[in-house]
Amino acid sequence: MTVHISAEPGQIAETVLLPGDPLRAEWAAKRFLTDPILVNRTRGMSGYTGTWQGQRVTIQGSGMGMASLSIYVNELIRDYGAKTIIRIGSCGGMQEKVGLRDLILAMTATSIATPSSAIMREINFAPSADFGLLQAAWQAAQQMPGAVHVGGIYSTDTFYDERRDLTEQLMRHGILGVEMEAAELYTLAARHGARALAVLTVSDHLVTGAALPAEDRERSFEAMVEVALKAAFV
Ligand SMILES: O=P(O)(O)O[C@H]1O[C@H](CO)[C@@H](O)[C@H]1O
Ligand SMILES: O=c1cc[nH]c(=O)[nH]1
Repeated sequence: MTVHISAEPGQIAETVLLPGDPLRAEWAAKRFLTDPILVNRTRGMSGYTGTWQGQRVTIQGSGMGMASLSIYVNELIRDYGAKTIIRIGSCGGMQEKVGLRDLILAMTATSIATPSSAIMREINFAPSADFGLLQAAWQAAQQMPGAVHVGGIYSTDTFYDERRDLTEQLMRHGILGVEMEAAELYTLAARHGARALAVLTVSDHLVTGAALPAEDRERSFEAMVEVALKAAFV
């Protein structure tokens, strides 16, 4: 047990899928895992462990934002021995070519700052995905009907953004989408020698204003989960 995860030693798999939303963790575990067992309920941040095609997998909520994700990822890696962590999250589209429900595989995650910025001091670290996971996810996504995009995303602390000028610069530089966790996930994985990737589904769009309803954000992300699972076990 850790401060934020009540699982017993051995109850967390080496491969963890990490949605921000704990209800998505529950939905994905029940939809994709065989014999999922609830291993964490501390603070309502559900975590389930089961098997997928015979492989042990944990699906654990991370909460919203890099500060919350940092707590879960530190405990998952340092206390439970997680080795592969794949974020399965929603994001806002930032390019016209990116449509609602499209997948984005985040090759890099730009941010203003992460919880790790304090230890980086003057270094502007470039958080990036594990190449093997990225390549495997790309190959898995080729078998899916929807569109998939690979490139840079933006990890922000503010869902309600007041800096339209920054958003415009990021769009101008080809950033595909915005979410709130991947930059810290990639930084922690680099620090601790784990593999990480963010597989994202576009839930709304900063250019067109289109948006999926909340229920879809929770339940309609099958492709993202399938790609993450296939990438983890190539
Ligand atoms: O759908 P999840 O994984 O929560 O991800 C996105 O949704 C939340 C904001 O609504 C943030 O956590 C953002 O990163
Ligand atoms: O963090 C997020 C998630 C979805 N859409 C956004 O605009 N931001």
